[in-house]
Amino acid sequence: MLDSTNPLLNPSRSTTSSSKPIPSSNATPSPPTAGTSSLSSFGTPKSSIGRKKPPGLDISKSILKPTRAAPGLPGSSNNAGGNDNFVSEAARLREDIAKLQLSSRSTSSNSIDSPIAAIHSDSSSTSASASMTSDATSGAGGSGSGKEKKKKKSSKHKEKEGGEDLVKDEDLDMLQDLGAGNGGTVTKVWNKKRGCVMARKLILVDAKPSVRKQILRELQIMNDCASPYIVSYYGCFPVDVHVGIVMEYMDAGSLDYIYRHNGSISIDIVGKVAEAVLHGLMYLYDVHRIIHRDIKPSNILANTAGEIKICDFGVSGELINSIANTFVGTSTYMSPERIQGAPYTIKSDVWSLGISLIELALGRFPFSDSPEAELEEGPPSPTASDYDPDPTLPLSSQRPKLNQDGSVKKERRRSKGVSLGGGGHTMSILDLLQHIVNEPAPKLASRRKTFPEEAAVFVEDCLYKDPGERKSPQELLAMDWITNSKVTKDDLRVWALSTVHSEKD
Ligand SMILES: Nc1ncnc2c1ncn2[C@@H]1O[C@H](COP(=O)(O)OP(=O)(O)OP(=O)(O)O)[C@@H](O)[C@H]1O
Repeated sequence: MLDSTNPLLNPSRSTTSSSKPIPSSNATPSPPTAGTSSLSSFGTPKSSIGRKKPPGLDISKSILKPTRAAPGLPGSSNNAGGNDNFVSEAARLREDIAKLQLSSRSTSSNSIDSPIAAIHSDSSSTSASASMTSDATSGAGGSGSGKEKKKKKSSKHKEKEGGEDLVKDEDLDMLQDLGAGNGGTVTKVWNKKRGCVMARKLILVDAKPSVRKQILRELQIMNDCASPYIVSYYGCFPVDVHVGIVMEYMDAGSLDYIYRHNGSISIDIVGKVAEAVLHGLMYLYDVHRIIHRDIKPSNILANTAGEIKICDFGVSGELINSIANTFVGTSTYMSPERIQGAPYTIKSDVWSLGISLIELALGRFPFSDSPEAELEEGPPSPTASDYDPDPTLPLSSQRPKLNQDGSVKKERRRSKGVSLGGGGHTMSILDLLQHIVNEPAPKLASRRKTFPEEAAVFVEDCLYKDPGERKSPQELLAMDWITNSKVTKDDLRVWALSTVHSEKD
């Protein structure tokens, strides 16, 4: 039974609209000029902010109502101290962030080839942000003298660079909306100073003193990360009551965007996704002692250099929880033990990875009530099996819609996932959470596709209900599906390019 008092099952959450990213088809864009005219060189500037994600994939986007309003807005309940109080706290946060002065990273992609190398690189990285307060140091286990060293290094770095490398909001020209999630909006930007494209995420923070330190700590961790499997962060700055976080732009976009626009992802590529995510998780855990807590396709990004990286880890704790109007963390990628209120462990991330891998390979969310909506290459042939519920699905399935000639209508939209809109084929979020806890885990199986046994076993090992039985990232990386992969970086490049150039809608 689920614990009804579990805050995860009674979240305060806005019905914030959310949308999908619109990756540019330009892998190496030429410098635009500021303003609207600059948009043309980056493809059609479609605004994606208004487009909603389908319901059911994330509880936050569905039925749950906020219990608090955005600070400073009418009806705000967390402004108990009054607006003045909030303003002064926001001002303090601004000050702190300004002090933090997160240093920009190199604008080129990380060329480190292994997580081990990344770790070394990280330890030798020069971080101007180390000059911030000591409570903002990462959990990487640095000693006091280590901090001192870092401080020295950072000021040396600053001297050398003369503070020139700090990314500032005024250096950025807005190019295109990439999407909006619960945490904020993401925009593709042109960094005039550096002459390159970046992504800027704007997050509205509720700067209560109790969370300010934690926010700074998380920003620090983001800045300290250096791994080829983690999206690089270039800096942050206060923008009114927002925090602007500038990061590496991933030109193929997020994996959920890719599969929705290009169909399900080939299982061989999915294997490389698994490998990259596991390396990223291990890096975060081994080096920074943090757990991602929000692994899902929209937080896994690809680029046409053939890289796959995870993002949004640092904003998975207090920073996100402090975002006005939102409740974060309850999603349908959540592991059974988390739903039941157990603390996060790295195994919770492994569960979320397993669910995400099935989603990418099938082209639909595994708990979808509409298995026929799998986004596959080419129209499926109308066989008897098309009319049966998918064996991997616990839910009763809607029968597919037919064209006049009797063929199955190909869905080009994302699968509805768990439909929350009422009707005969819907399941409430609470039912779904109950289901995740009480029913067998989904499997990598489809009536329409055959997957390699190695892949199916790998996913099964990610999705043991008991976290004790579930494999660790290290164990998973040693499994046949990963070690026998023949997919090269070039293959990944070709694949990413094909997704950018051959969107089907
Ligand atoms: N560095 C980036 N490069 C390119 N696109 C990005 C980048 N970061 C985010 N995006 C796009 O912007 C979209 C919105 O990102 P955001 O992190 O705000 O929300 P989300 O991950 O989709 O949802 P949630 O808030 O529930 O985690 C993503 O789906 C992704 O496609």
